[in-house]
Amino acid sequence: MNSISYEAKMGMEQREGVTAGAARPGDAVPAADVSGKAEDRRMVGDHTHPNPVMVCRDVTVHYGEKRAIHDVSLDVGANEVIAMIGPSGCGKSTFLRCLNRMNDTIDGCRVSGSILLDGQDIYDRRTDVVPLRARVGMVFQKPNPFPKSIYENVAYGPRIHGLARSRTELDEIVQTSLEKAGLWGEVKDRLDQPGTGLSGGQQQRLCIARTISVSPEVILMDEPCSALDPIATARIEELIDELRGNYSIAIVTHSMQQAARVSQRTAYFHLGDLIEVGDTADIFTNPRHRLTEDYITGRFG
Ligand SMILES: Nc1ncnc2c1ncn2[C@@H]1O[C@H](COP(=O)(O)OP(=O)(O)OP(=O)(O)O)[C@@H](O)[C@H]1O
Repeated sequence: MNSISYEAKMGMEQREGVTAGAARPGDAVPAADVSGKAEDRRMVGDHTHPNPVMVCRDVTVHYGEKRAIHDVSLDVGANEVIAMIGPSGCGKSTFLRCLNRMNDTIDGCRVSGSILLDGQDIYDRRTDVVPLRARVGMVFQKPNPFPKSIYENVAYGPRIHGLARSRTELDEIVQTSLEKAGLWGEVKDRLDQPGTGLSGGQQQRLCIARTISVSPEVILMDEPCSALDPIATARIEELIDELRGNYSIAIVTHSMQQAARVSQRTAYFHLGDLIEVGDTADIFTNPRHRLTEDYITGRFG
């Protein structure tokens, strides 16, 4: 581990940089039943990525006395879409929110472990969360445009981060961001109209344009399609695939079909533990853990 963990900085116990008990590449599958599926709570699969943008190790989150996630280690790779799936309450959103310190806004929430972005500890005391949240942007379940014009929704971030030296440069950023979000053609003649006047799917693409406008490296998506109809969902899924060319994307979804369609890797969470991580096709066709199999076959969750 090439940085001091946040937990260590907090004067707590320093631990190894790899999840205790986590299987490493090539490890035998732990305690298995007759079908060969792992059954205990140790993680199976490879949590690392050969070209990581974010490296998370031993991430544990408490809300007050309640532990929501436990010793989660996972990389987010360059130009990949990684999906996080699991039953309600398993800690997917909690983990996602750790990646841009969104949990800092929740009273009583404590995060330990280490999370590096391009090798830098995002929980370092010197880290300013405003630029961090531009580098690791977030798209929420419910589209949440500002009560401002379409133009201003996208221009706001570049303006406060000082990314444009002139109105012409700002116009260019707004146009490019709307183009990348697949919305330019639909809104270019009404940029001065309220963002809240767009359809739900358009509003979500506007929120994606807003995220893109400050040049993030990673985009976090927390059930971005759950409020959308199937056509708007399909449009966002196409967009996620296009965006992968320029960004890393971590998506929480309740839809296994969506995870299978949009992601290259999938991480399965259960009761706060990361149980299995691997290539999406393998997870859905040949899960190695009994809990993963039970979830994807609909036996619970
Ligand atoms: N702000 C909070 N305060 C206290 N407990 C919380 C808070 N947010 C989440 N939790 C608890 O932490 C655990 C993990 O919640 P989280 O929302 O991360 O799960 P999830 O897998 O994303 O669930 P869902 O699929 O229902 O959104 C749950 O037991 C939840 O009740």
